[in-house]
Amino acid sequence: MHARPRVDLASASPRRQELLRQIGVDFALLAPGSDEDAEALEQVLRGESAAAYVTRVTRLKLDAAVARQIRRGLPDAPILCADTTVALGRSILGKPGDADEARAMLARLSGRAHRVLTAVALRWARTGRLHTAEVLSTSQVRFAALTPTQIDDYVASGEPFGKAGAYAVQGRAACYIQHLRGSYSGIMGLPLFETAQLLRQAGIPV
Ligand SMILES: Cc1cn([C@H]2C[C@H](O)[C@@H](COP(=O)(O)OP(=O)(O)OP(=O)(O)O)O2)c(=O)[nH]c1=O
Repeated sequence: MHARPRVDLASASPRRQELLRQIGVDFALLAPGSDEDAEALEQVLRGESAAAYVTRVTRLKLDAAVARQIRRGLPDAPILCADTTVALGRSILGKPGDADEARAMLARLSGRAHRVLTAVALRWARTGRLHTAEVLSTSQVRFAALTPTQIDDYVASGEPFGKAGAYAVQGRAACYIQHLRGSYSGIMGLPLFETAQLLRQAGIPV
């Protein structure tokens, strides 16, 4: 019997770590260092669709992670990374920079449906063979109409920060989500059905 290869999870997101643990994948963290410029990586290009954006950023994250694995002298291991973005019509909502931005995002999401896109990519350079694969998960989320007090209270809870679209489905925002269609884990940041498929395709048992 072969030992299961350990996956390098190229992510600083605690949600992604928790989700990967949920499906029993053995992983090590290959999180970006403080010297790596995440903001530059996440710039939206003019006219770029949410799907093109999230896929492109995920590829950039993967490239950066491959370089990091080599730079840190780590053994060759399959690298997994992901990016999540919220799309409201043609607008892309990233992580709010401050409380005003969080309030504005939530006011826009109030009483409407939006999409949450998470792209996942895996790369594994095994002797003589380079395997790269990616997948995109798209879900739809409908928020109830929020009152200004609800928005203020939610922002004051601190939960919107560090989250695309200024909310966490797995947190208090659950009180405001009327309906969702798609992948709950994908909305949280790592679609588990699709991730398991990617891992199996690369020959990693899940
Ligand atoms: C919509 C939504 C997003 N999120 C989170 C998932 C992601 O962590 C975050 C979007 O930011 P990302 O840029 O996708 O990821 P990250 O910077 O947190 O982590 P890394 O790049 O190191 O992997 O928003 C939730 O936790 N719940 C939600 O309901």
